[in-house]
Amino acid sequence: MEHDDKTTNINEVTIQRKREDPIDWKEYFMATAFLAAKRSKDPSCQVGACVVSKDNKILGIGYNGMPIGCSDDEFPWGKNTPSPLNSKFFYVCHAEMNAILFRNSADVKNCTIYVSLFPCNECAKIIIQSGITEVIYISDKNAHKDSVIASKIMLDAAGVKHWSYKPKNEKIVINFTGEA
Ligand SMILES: Nc1ccn([C@H]2C[C@H](O)[C@@H](COP(=O)(O)O)O2)c(=O)n1
Ligand SMILES: [Zn+2]
Repeated sequence: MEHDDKTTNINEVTIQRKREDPIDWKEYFMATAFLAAKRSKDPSCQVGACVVSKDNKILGIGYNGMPIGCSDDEFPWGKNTPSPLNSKFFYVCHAEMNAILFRNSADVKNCTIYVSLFPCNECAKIIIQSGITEVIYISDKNAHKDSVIASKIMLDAAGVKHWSYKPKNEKIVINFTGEA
């Protein structure tokens, strides 16, 4: 009986084997965080986060945006304005906060959070208090900022692991026609 690299022979029956090149779990969860970031209305920085359990279930997804009831069209998206009341910073909810608050499970203890950008100090507190024990991130572009230095001090003190994910693929293309 002939067989090729896609089929195999068991008990004289030819069966098709599985695909060998699907994206792996980490790529999948990080890509989910990046996809969520695409929902952000922030003109200068879009961040996404995805909370995942030890058994690879997605428990929460979030992106940075205005709080419920605070209109995206009325609240400010600028920065460096004369009054901080006219900048986004007092108002915007960070991706990590939204992913944790809007989780679909009571408990996120011992979970991992995938984030496109390293969490700030405020999000580090929420991560720690929620029981998440691992942060996997792509960008650490704000590493020089006190908010990120404080974040790392707290995550380290609380024993929350954090490490930078180096994607295998620079891009994952989604084709809505369903063709590979
Ligand atoms: N880990 C992070 C870091 C930042 N954000 C949000 C908060 C703002 O909407 C934006 C940062 O704005 P920038 O100072 O770069 O103009 O990103 C977040 O959700 N999670
Ligand atoms: Zn934050």
